[in-house]
Amino acid sequence: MRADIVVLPGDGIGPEVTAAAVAVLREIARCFRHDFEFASHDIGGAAIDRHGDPLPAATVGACRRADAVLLGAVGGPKWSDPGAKVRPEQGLLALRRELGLYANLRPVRPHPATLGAAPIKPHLLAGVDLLVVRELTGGIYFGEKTRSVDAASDLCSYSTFEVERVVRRACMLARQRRGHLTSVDKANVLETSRLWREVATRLVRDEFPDITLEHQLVDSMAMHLLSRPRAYDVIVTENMFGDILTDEASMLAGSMGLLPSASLGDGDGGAAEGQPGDARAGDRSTVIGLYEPIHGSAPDIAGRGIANPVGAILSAALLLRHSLGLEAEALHVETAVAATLEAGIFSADLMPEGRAADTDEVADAVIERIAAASRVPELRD
Ligand SMILES: NC(=O)C1=CN([C@@H]2O[C@H](COP(=O)(O)OP(=O)(O)OC[C@H]3O[C@@H](n4cnc5c(N)ncnc54)[C@H](O)[C@@H]3O)[C@@H](O)[C@H]2O)C=CC1
Ligand SMILES: CC(C)CC(=O)C(=O)O
Ligand SMILES: [Mg+2]
Repeated sequence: MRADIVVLPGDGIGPEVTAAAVAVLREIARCFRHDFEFASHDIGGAAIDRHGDPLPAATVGACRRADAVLLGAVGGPKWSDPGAKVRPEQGLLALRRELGLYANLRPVRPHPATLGAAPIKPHLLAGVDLLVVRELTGGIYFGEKTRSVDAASDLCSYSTFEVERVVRRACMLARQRRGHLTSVDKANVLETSRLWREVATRLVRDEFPDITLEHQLVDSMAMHLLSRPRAYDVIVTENMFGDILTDEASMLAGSMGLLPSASLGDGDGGAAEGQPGDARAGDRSTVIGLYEPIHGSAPDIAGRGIANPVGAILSAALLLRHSLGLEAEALHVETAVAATLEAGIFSADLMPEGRAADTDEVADAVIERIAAASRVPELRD
């Protein structure tokens, strides 16, 4: 297969972890005889420095023409002056909106080898396998902002349409998993949450009677996520709640550096397998996807070559699956990451003491395992 992949390294550890993920994709291309072309473009602080704009038009144009987009992270202290006219994060928000990427899939599946790095008791973590579907192009991150000398406001609004499409997507994903959906809101206080709850209830009743739906308030959800994480299958929630809950959920896995994400619009691989809109059904003309680890630019460790590249590498696996329809190749990447962790090859975030592997060593270990597995004929089929 031939595919054009746009790479947006961004800021801080973004370039370090995307380089690792691209190296893994190159190995997949070599082993499976694909032709992946990579083109890097500016976003975030790097784009402000070069173009005075966190999302140059050339970057948007390249993303629109690409088969998929791989992103590192944006932001950092250099661009964080509260009085700054433009901020790196605006570039990422605008790109998600421009590409219509309303569903952000954040799978959380702690690996047995990294349970020791998590601050939660291991017996609570065994068997955890959840998927957070975060609404990504609405809510308070996109509402009108006002600011005077001594007051400020951020508007949070959601339309029925915005809630329906992301809950529908979450239901389709739940159907391919254990059929359980938890919708998270703050309906005891917020009007947007009351709309969210109403729409989710109606949609599941009318379109997905096979899905078990429960509602959970976001504050107690934050607690239950740590005390009984195994109870959850698919969790769907609005933009800011999903942002916060998934950083919290990274502690189930052991590090912020471990979790990947896929941001999808309509017409991508989120449909049921083999149905129109499923990338695996060959319907690639409308596939849109942006893949990034859930973490930020980690300025505290940037430039030292020690960032954990696993979240970015697993994001590349999601890219293979959702945008390119290459399920076997995606599984190869995921299996190689699991084998690397099983071999105890940990970056410093997972191993505060002793000799940790650096970013490149983790990536090389994954690449070696992909190469070894792809030499076994039956695994190639
Ligand atoms: N998608 C994006 O581009 C995001 C950007 N940001 C931006 O990143 C900047 C820093 O934000 P923070 O709140 O510090 O969050 P962060 O996610 O960058 O870092 C939080 C903590 O996790 C650690 N960490 C994160 N990724 C890691 C990795 N791959 N390996 C090892 N350790 C890792 C960091 O060293 C830090 O101690 C801000 O400018 C923020 O706006 C934050 C979140 C998402
Ligand atoms: C715009 C980003 C900085 C928001 C964020 O933290 C995320 O998407 O995880
Ligand atoms: Mg975040």
